[in-house]
Amino acid sequence: MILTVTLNTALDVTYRVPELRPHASHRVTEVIERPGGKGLNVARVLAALGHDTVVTGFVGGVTGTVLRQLLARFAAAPPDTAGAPHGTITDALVPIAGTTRRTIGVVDATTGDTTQLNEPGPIVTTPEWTAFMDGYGRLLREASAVALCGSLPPGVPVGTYAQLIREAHAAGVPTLLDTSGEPLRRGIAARPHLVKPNADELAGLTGSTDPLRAARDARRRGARAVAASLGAEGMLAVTAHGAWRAAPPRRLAGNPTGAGDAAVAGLLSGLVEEVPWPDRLARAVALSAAAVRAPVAGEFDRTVYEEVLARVEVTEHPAAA
Ligand SMILES: O=P(O)(O)OC[C@H]1O[C@](O)(CO)[C@@H](O)[C@H]1O
Repeated sequence: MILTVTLNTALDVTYRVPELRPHASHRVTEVIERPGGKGLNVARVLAALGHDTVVTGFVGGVTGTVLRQLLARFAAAPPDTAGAPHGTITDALVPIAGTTRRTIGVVDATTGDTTQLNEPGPIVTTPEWTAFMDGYGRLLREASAVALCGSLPPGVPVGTYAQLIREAHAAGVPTLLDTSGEPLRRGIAARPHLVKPNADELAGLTGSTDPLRAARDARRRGARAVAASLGAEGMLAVTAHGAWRAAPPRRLAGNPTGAGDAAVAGLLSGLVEEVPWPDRLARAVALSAAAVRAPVAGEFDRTVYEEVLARVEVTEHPAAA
């Protein structure tokens, strides 16, 4: 199975409003709730691709209960699989006394733009952390890969992902890290197999706005491979075996929330299936584009995925880092 870690899970709420205006009062025309936080979205996409997944992290309070109920529902009947075989999603979330946060996406129906509001998340106590680490160690024994995704709840040390990466190394499990800021910087120094920053996160980490230069710098800092998302321009991968850029055939309009999570699912599935890097990157770009065409994070449009996958253009950079 593939393990995804979401320390700061979230009840994802998507509101649709006719037009989003500052200082105005809005009538919401549609409300969609999903079990969220990046690792849960990654797991839902992986399951739709046929992979068995286990999700862990923390969950608590009323929102945590709703999140778990939704997760069970989507695990039983995932959308967008259209008769395709789908993998299992096993809930190994650790209960806490605090309350799981909400993340609110407001979609402006006029422009199609999404405004995201992410709550900080609950406090995690020392006994709760110990329970998580015990479970993490056990889950690693069954995992073919682990994804460490999203922000940290308040008070959780910034070196936490580095610690989880070292544990996975000790268990012989490859790691993918998708976070930002100081947790990303510390995590990279622990030598994850792959990091998936976006261009802004890479620039924040390295000080360079040139994604190729920044990705090479991130490798020098410890990441064994870097797959950077470049928005509508696709993705860039810099690995020990070469560097590639993959671009979708056209710019797709829609809700970009969760596009990065779909890309992570594509990269992880490619890793465990040992797909060559150019095809792995093409899969990530196609899933990312197909996620933009889905109304909420954690889902993708299968027809768009197949159409884009057939037409992604992958080019190799002349010199590997
Ligand atoms: O942990 P954060 O960085 O706050 O990200 C969480 C959020 O990101 C998303 O996963 C989109 O990538 C949302 O579903 C939301 O839960």
